Amino acid sequence: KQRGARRAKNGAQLPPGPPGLPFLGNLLLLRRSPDVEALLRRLVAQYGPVVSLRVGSSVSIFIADRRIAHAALVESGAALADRPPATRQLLRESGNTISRSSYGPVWRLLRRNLVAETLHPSRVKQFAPARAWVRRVLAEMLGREAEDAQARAQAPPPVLEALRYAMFCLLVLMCFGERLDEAAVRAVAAAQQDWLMFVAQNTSVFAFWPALTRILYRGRLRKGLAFRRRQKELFLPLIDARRARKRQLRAAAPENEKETTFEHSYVDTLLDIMLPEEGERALTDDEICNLCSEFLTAGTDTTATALQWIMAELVKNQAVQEKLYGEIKATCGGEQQEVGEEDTHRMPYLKAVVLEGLRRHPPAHFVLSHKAAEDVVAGGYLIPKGAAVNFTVAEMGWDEREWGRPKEFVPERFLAGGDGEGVDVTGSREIKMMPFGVGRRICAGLGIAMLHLEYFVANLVREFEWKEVPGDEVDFTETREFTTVMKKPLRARLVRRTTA
Ligand code: HEM
Repeated sequence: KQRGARRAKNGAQLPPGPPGLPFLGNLLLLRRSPDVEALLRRLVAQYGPVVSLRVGSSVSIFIADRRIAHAALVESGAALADRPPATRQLLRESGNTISRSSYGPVWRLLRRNLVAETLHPSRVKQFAPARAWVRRVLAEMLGREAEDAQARAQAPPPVLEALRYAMFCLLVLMCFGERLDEAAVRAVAAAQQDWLMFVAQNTSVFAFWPALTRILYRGRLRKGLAFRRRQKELFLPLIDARRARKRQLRAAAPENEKETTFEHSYVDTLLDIMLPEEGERALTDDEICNLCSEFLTAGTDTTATALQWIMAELVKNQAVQEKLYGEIKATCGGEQQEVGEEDTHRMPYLKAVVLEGLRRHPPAHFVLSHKAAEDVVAGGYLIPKGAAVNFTVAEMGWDEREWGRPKEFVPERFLAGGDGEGVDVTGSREIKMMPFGVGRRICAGLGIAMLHLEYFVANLVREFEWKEVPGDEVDFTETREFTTVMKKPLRARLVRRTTA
């Protein structure tokens, strides 16, 4: 059934969706359905691949078809590249970041800065010693946990904690250019977690009529601001240290620099930015903190989640793990310290394993909400200016019309002759899977995320045999946290490989 009075000039109408109540729209339906994904599956089965939901005067549109997604995100240029105000405003204190900025010059400047200055391949190479350090830290941590478990004849702890910690160490180093000790990294991680939980749990509270809710919920706000202050207390000395170093560098190379200090950091680039506002101005400390917070969040949980899923599949599919180990041995031999970035370029099976992990278990089942900056017609439907638009990322990777046995983990599908051969994750030609989104708002960290996944998967398999814990079978049930994670976190029996 078609709803809504609006039509595009060519007659296209709003996508169909469930009937709603006057004023409330589909609010009650959404309230009754905490699992948005299951709700959407039902709606798509009933109404087709483009569905609209209404709450009050705002329209949310979900697109579940890869061709229509391509038309909306790529063929329509920048028309859907904006972000809805709800995600931009959260709280005044979380400020303007790349992911929250509306489409325009500030977003372009901030995004270009991250992509071209910190995540550019030449910079990424400079961080090779950082990756190697984190690889060692992670291997030691996992090795110690495995030995402890064996000595006590107990099940090993879940691996996710170690993976999260490792990714956090790496991102902190890239962000602040400093190799912090474990206590300092854990303090930053805890502050970050508290603040994020607060934002996630309170976004809807403070997005709605902020002037009023800030008074009604002032106790809650005070608690949240204390988390924010703690985060800033930890970030600011690290930012100031880079500022001081920059000043010294202008005079001469700093003497007696600490061994733990790196030449480049994301903060360095943020200190150089001039915003095209009020003439031109530098970023404030608050804004730098927000961008650092975004950098740490965007790159930690997503990558650790993907790593956990991939390692779980390797535990379950021993033949895949052995084939991958075979490729690692053939590429790197027994003498090399690690599988380096250069080696990963010569490892098609490793790349296939990572792609299959992202197809089968994308960490984000939806992208961040997009907003239509103008009326767009996609798949014959009108996406009206101002509508929030999202895409069923996971379902696209599981589409039976595109993928044979889509729920199975078969990396070979990405090799010659497979249904995923030559797949382009950026989706610029066509979309077959979109774990990083597609179009202007595609993940700004795609390149480094793929490198981190390939590097850590390869080195973790090179170092250990990953086996199932007897009596504790791998369970692939999902649950949604910040990302979609394993409901029963992976525990694995790790056996050090003798040839490593
Ligand atoms: C496996 C790891 C990762 C996955 C699966 C992932 C996925 C995504 C997705 C789905 C989006 C939203 C795209 C959209 O709204 O259309 C996104 C945005 C973003 N990601 Fe990632 N990401 C990963 C790692 C990273 C890393 C390592 C960084 C940076 C260090 C990063 C930085 C960003 C930023 C800045 C945005 C916002 C882009 C914008 O709004 O212009 N991500 N990512």
